[in-house]
Amino acid sequence: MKIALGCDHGGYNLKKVIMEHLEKKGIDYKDFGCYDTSSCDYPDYGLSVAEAVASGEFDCGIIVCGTGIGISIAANKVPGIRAAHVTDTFSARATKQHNNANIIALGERVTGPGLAIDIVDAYLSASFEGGRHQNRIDKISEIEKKYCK
Ligand SMILES: O=C(CO)[C@H](O)[C@H](O)[C@H](O)COP(=O)(O)O
Repeated sequence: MKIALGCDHGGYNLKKVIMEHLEKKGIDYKDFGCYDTSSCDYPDYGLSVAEAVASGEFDCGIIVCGTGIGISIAANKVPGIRAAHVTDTFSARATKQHNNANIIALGERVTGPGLAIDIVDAYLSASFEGGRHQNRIDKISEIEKKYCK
């Protein structure tokens, strides 16, 4: 499994915690920045990770900003991306099982490091269930095709 990681300055410290966790678990990742806590713009990093995941080179992405909201909005503008902003383990698991989310977004100013790690583990260990959920994802793709030309 190969994961694309990204953040803005508001998510930099939580991204570091997540990277350390992935290293301990032996999970491969690439960090698309930012690389310090200097003020920067979350759309730049949401875009880099979303494009990396949409290209098929990465299995999924994890993005972090202050709330997780801005960076997920940006990532979701890239066709083929289903970025889920998550603050609890139930949703982290369900968004893989039901939405086949290919990115999760976390907020460093909202979610503490312990819960964030549990959220990452819940997401990474879950599997897409297909069936009726695939039909719904297909409908999301149809919306994308209608408006992203
Ligand atoms: O985009 C956000 C909110 O959805 C992120 O939390 C950003 O990290 C935040 O807006 C950055 O705010 P700052 O005052 O520039 O640190």
